[in-house]
Amino acid sequence: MPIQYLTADAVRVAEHATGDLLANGTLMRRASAGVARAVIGELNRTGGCYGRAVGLVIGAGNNGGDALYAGAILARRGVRCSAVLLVPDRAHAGGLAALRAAGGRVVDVLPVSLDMVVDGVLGIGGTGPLRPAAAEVFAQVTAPIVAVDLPSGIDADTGVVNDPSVRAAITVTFGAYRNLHLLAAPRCGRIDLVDIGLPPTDTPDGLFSLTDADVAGLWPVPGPADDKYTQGVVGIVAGSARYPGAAILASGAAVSATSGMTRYVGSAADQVVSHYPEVVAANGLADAGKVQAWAVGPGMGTGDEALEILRTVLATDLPVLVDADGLTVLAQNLDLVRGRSAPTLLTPHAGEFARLAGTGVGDDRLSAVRALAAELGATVLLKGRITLVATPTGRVYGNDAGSSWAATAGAGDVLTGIAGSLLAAGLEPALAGACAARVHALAAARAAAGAPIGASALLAAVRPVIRDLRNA
Ligand SMILES: NC(=O)C1=CN([C@@H]2O[C@H](COP(=O)(O)OP(=O)(O)OC[C@H]3O[C@@H](n4cnc5c(N)ncnc54)[C@H](O)[C@@H]3O)[C@@H](O)[C@H]2O)[C@@H](O)CC1
Ligand SMILES: [K+]
Repeated sequence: MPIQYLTADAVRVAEHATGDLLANGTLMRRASAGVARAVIGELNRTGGCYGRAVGLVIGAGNNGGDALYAGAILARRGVRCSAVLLVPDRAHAGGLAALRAAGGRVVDVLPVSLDMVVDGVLGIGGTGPLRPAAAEVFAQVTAPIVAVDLPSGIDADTGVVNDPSVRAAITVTFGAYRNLHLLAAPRCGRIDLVDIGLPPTDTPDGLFSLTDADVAGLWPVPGPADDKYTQGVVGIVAGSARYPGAAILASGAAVSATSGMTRYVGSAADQVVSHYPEVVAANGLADAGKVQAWAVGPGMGTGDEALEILRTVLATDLPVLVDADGLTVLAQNLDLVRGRSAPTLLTPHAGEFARLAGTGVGDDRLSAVRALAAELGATVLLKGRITLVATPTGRVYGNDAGSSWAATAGAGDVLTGIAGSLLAAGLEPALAGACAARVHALAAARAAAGAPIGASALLAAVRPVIRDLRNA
């Protein structure tokens, strides 16, 4: 099942639906127990709880309440808890009383030597960066930070990382992940999801991520009745005789990602076939043969010939993926995609995105990719460390690559080949893009294993990654 990420409003709706559990403080008690559990786990891992020192940084709302109640649990375990109240008269009264009753103390300045710090400044009620007083406190912190709900200063809905904001080693969240846990994953550290008894939320046009099991389950493999045609033939249009690399990488990725058949169209046919003899190549669209999807664009040039090819493939009723040079051409001819009813997947990086949208991606990548997908009536895959794939209705799949090893020349061509072959196999564009992004990221990390890679190494890791996912 895909993991769902909620907006702050959706979280509040779910909390209110619990009625008494919210009103009588049960939710907060469960949340704070989860925070305390994470801190205790870390303290035990590094020598035990008794006599250790934990700092609490407390804001004006319920986020601070969670932290104060967690501090009370820790204090009862013999942890020395010191709390800085950023807005003393608005600190959560019940939480403060509990902390004091358990032996925790309120201080003006955190002790210098601390084993851990709990960030209870801002949760889903926060907006903008840390204010100066909070920033000053965190500037002195060297101990690992456990963030309550989210690292303060990061926007819950957009994941925008304001400056200054907290960088957490562990983030403990409650009932459901929030958007930022995916969009700003590198700032959250390990994320612990604590069950506090929220009802399930159903927002089809929300933000999701696929699990490895989802990807394995969706990956097309030949069934007993399949032959080389029935699994979906992808047609790759890429590269040129002068620049064959993109053609070779995209075709090779298509060959690796699914069984069946890969066709290639373009002037690098000889080079492609010499690398991958199984590819059926043609020089032009007219003699390409039948395909179930087209993947068009890497290294194809941006001249009249490229425009003619785009016009032809986008006029078919087949699924089409457009990437790289194809996107640059498309940006001048957006009507070619606006009028389409067949599935369309556009795979821009930030620069190509700006060409298509007429404006840069900006900090709020989620809103930007949704807006472009809606405007063009196409699925848009925005590349990056966190790849976002948005449908025209606003459903978004995100994938955190977990590393940036895929930031290498030619890696995009590999993504095109993988996603194109999944489209040909019949996956809807958003799932084709999301599955491809995940396998691509895993292949990059596996190939790199700590050392730089080129796209050929990434491509070579695609099959082992798919095999491991399917065998897990
Ligand atoms: N409602 C509940 O019973 C529950 C709430 N929970 C916790 O409560 C949090 C939400 O609590 P709140 O709605 O009180 O909001 P927060 O605690 O996130 O924020 C509190 C207040 O801080 C102020 N503020 C906003 N931005 C600021 C900034 N940049 N600098 C300084 N102050 C700023 C605002 O006045 C805001 O209302 C969740 O994130 C979660 O940690 C959990 O305990 C689960 C149950
Ligand atoms: K926080």
